[in-house]
Amino acid sequence: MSWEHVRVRVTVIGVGRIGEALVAGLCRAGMSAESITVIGRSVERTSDVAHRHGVRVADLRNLPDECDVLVVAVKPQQIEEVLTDLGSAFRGSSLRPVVLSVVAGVATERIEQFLPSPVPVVRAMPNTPLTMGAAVTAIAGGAAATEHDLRLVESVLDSVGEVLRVPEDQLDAVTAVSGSGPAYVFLVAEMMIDAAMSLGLERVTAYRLVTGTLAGSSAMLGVGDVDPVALRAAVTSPAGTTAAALEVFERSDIRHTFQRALTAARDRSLKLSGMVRPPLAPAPGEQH
Ligand SMILES: NC(=O)C1=CN([C@@H]2O[C@H](COP(=O)(O)OP(=O)(O)OC[C@H]3O[C@@H](n4cnc5c(N)ncnc54)[C@H](O)[C@@H]3O)[C@@H](O)[C@H]2O)C=CC1
Ligand SMILES: O=C(O)[C@@H]1CCC=N1
Repeated sequence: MSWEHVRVRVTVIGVGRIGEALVAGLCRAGMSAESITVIGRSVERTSDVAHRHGVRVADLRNLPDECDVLVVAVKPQQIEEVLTDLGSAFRGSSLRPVVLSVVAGVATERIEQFLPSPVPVVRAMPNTPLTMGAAVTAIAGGAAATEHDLRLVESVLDSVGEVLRVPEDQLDAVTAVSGSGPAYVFLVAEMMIDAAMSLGLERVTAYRLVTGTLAGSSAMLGVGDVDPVALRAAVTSPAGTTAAALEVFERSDIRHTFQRALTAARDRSLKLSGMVRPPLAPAPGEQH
């Protein structure tokens, strides 16, 4: 997506790690800084982010007049407070952007309960390579989200990486795979650097060898439809050095460890949804 001739106004509520990564990625993709507004809790942090990227600042009681996509990027434990304020702000204005939540574990249905109907809600799970325009993001629309809303969201996320649609009940698994995934890769980098140093390499040499290897290998994986098993086989000479290392990995039950780790991440995402209490508004017929 080229932002040269298209104007989509994006507001990001919560400019922590993923919120700022999105702002950085959008600016890098050529979206005009004037189209981006940030809303944060800490005045200092928010103005730092705004200053770094040249974007605008607003607050929840004073939403920008124009906004097409309103991104919610706060922690699951913080979303209830934000949605309660957002619900009040929407009730007092005619603003009806698509609400795009990147919050792990919180269902669109839950989010919709805080907002006046029918606000379109889309849930997304991006990852931090957003910053480099190299994210992979899965999205799922809520009950009021139309094809047009999904395309609008896709146009924004497309400019900072790859986007795919999944059924919403798969988003917890997606979180375990690609949302948290960069951390697994960085852990591998950390462990390889430590192991390289234990073999006598200087830290700076170990760092360059490991980061270069991971970046080069990731670039090979990024070339369309490649098979990681075939790529691995091409490095593994019979009875050679790679085979010696891979035997150690297999004996340590690394596949099962990955299975358990991703299951734990998926289960945590499922559990996080329970952290949002029911909405404050009473159900129809209920007493105040
Ligand atoms: N960090 C990551 O790699 C990813 C995170 N996510 C999701 O993104 C969300 C944010 O995660 P992080 O950026 O890592 O957390 P973070 O803690 O770095 O950022 C959250 C930000 O929200 C702000 N905030 C809290 N309450 C607020 C309020 N009432 N109004 C405005 N701002 C408020 C905080 O001050 C903080 O700057 C989480 O729900 C997480 O599940 C999703 C994909 C990847
Ligand atoms: O660790 C977390 O809960 C968030 C969601 C995916 C990546 N970071």
